[in-house]
Amino acid sequence: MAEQRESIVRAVGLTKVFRDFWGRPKAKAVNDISFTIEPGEVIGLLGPNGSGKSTTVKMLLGLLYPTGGILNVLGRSPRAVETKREIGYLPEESYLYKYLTAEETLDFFGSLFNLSRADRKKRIDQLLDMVGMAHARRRRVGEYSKGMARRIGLAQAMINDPEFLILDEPTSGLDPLGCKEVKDLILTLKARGKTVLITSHLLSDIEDVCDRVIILYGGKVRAMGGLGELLTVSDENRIVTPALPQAAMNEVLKILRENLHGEEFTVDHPRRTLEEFFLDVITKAKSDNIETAGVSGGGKIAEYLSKGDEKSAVLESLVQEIKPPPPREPAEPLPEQKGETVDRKLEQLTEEPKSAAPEPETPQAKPDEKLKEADAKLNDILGNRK
Ligand SMILES: Nc1ncnc2c1ncn2[C@@H]1O[C@H](COP(=O)(O)OP(=O)(O)OP(=O)(O)O)[C@@H](O)[C@H]1O
Repeated sequence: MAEQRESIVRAVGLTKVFRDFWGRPKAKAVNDISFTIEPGEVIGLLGPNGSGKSTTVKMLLGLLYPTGGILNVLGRSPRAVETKREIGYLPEESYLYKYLTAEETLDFFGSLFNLSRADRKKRIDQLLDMVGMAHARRRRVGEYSKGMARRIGLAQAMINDPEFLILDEPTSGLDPLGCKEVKDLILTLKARGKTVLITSHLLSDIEDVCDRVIILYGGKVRAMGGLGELLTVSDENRIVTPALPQAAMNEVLKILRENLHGEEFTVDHPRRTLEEFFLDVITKAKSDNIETAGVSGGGKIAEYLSKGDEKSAVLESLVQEIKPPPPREPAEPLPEQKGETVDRKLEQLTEEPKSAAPEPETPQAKPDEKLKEADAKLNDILGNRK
């Protein structure tokens, strides 16, 4: 069926006007927008508060009726029951019944989709393992931290093996490791041919997983396109090389000065993101077997989602994937001169962990005190370890 569909979503001139008690227009929440979402793509819906994202999502879910325009979801009206069966939705706030356990919650949602008892049981086991919540399956949802509830919300959105997933702020309330797992999960779902729409205020999350973005403001589409096309600064160049010896660097600078005729340029060291650095620290701490509570790392991809191909079980290989940076040869200092910025912070950033967290000689070796302290502080800050 999916092969015959041209687009997962087709919106043409979509408009939603909210009216007041007397039927007078109160807010034009969505104003004549047109877009498509193609099968297998991950698309980000962005915009500041009040720009019309939730209203658009509610129309896609068939919860709000458009005032004007055409809206097709999975080739049908968004209000059709068949359409709803093939959509998974993670709301911004996870609306979970606090007296049910995780198992009971997923069993309830599975029964709404008429899954057999045996199928429900199998999927629940796999999903709880996948979102790292198998150990808390018999605890009431009301006792969960925000991040734990978010993980159950994600499992709930996938119980029906949906073709099209709408995830509203999927990483909200998750710690950086949880964010990384959810992003990997989204990429795995994409590799399985699922289509995913994400709304998020965390632009770095969107950038990590989305193929395309739609940016709304005042109910109108202000920008739309592939991230490569929108973000590449095509009239500038960046060359990244291993650290060059001073003589070679002087030659490069000479060539640049000759060719740029007085225009300013920048030479610096590349910088890792804080997320990469953080994940390195936690991965090292994990390899030291430091105890933690709350959620465990996500398990392997649920079998019914993975279709038997375990090679791309990204969650499973999360820890192995995050490799520490290769040891750097001591680079000769770059010459300080006009137009050349040497980013010393990078060196501090990459060199500190070497002294703060030396590689353990054996897996049982005691972790460095500083690393322990940092881990304890992070647990305090993240606040979702129970
Ligand atoms: N039920 C409603 N009745 C009247 N106006 C509404 C209603 N729902 C939304 N609006 C208005 O429509 C506009 C768009 O709201 P919407 O909730 O879609 O924005 P949003 O982009 O999702 O914002 P946020 O990021 O804060 O969730 C806002 O001006 C809002 O006040």
